Amino acid sequence: SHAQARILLAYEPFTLTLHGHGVGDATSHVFKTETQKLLHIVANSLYSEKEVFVRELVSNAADALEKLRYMRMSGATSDAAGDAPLEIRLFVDPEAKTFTIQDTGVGMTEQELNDHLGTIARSGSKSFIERLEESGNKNADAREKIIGQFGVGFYSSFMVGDRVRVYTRSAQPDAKGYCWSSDGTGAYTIAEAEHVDVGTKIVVELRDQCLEFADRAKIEGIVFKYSNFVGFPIYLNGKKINTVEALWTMASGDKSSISDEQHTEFYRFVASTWDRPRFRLHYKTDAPLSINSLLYVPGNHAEQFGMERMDPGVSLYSRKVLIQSKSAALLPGWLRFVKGVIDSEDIPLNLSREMLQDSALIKRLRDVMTQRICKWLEEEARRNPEKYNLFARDFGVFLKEGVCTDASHKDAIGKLLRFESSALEKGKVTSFKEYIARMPESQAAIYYLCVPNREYGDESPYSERFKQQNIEILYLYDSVDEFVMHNLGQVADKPLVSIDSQEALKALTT
Ligand SMILES: Nc1nc(Cl)c2cnn(Cc3ccc(Br)cc3F)c2n1
Repeated sequence: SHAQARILLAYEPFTLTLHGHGVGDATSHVFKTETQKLLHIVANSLYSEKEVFVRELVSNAADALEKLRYMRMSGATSDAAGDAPLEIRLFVDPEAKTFTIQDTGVGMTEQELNDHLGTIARSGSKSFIERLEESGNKNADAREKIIGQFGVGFYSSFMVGDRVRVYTRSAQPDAKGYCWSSDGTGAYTIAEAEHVDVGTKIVVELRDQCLEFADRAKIEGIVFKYSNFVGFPIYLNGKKINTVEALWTMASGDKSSISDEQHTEFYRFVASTWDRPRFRLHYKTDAPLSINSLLYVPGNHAEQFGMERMDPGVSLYSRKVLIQSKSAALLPGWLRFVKGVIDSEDIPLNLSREMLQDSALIKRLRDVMTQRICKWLEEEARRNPEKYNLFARDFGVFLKEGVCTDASHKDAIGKLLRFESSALEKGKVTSFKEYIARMPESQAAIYYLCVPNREYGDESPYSERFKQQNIEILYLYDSVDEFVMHNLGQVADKPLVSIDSQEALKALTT
């Protein structure tokens, strides 16, 4: 009973045991006002879905493991810090209504436990928090900056927990174990604790309306969705639950250790399909922002059978943690056939869907990726024209949609188009570039004719006269082609002219 516990506590500081740790006298601390406001925002309105608290805690655990891995590699740890395996252990206990995550990472000192709150308040400075509150928490960029701070994510555990305890011991030599405890409202306590391994263990006592997070299958699903590629083994009640390598973080290029089979397996995982990719791009850059992407063009696509419009195929990660699955914000709609992953460290975690749409960072990312994909497809066309021409036949519908909807990239997309021509036999296709290379210097325009098929093209009265004057005509069979030509207007300063137009007929008479 309380009386007995009080009596026992009076005699032996370590009689109170919690979660297997002897917890000593606690000192109480009050959150600074700024911190208070920030924590209230984080615990109540910052995140679109409660389940992301799992991702936040797993990400912090992975960062802590990364730090310890680096310390061990650079010989910065004493053997006192031990050599426990670098791993993340999750435990759910429906009876106790607790969700627990433990990492064997660097852990925190008492100083860090106290400082941490301060740094958040200082970095999430007054103006930020006020601006955030004024804009009713809708200012995307301000939210991004606040969220970016390391560890803010920890406070998301108060979305689902009415009490959170943190048992932690730093990997620094002679560090003691501590127990931090709070209900996330105004204050927290810190006490020394016994039997704390190096690393951090966070025990969330779940609110009555959040007991789903004590369900094994639920947690397994959340980890699979957001944290499947975290670079450390994740165990749930003792069973390993993450499996697939974050392929995009491995070496790329010819020295790459990644086999075609691994790519195909990864492609099938991210594209949730069973075909083989036609093309693959492993693109990394640090400027204008950090990008590590692994993209695939699929073997076939659902829309070719008249199925409904495909979902976007590329997911956004930040340091191997899922930010948004199949995000429509990452690439323009016409590139929805591309499958894969874009990982950028510059994107702070827990961006909600609407924030992704209008964030300046995402707009820049989208532009860089679109340009790079156009360049990639041009390279594939040079590398293997036949294979590329099959792609242009099967995916031309997307490219043409791009010319008509993505004005800032329409010229780059124009280079990717392929058409039949009066100069080539039926079934063969050519590019604008090849057409221009064949035409005489004196020819002022690129001529085309929209017809249902090759036969109509050859028999058209218009084309007869052009062929007599040995002028090549591009034959366009798709209904959208007229709009494509109209949107392109010209290629390499040569106007695109339909041979059944007045302009073309004038050209003939001269
Ligand atoms: N797992 C893990 N490991 C490490 Cl080394 C750190 C450092 N900061 N954080 C976030 C955080 C900050 C304050 C409190 Br109280 C709890 C908390 F999880 C960490 N989480």
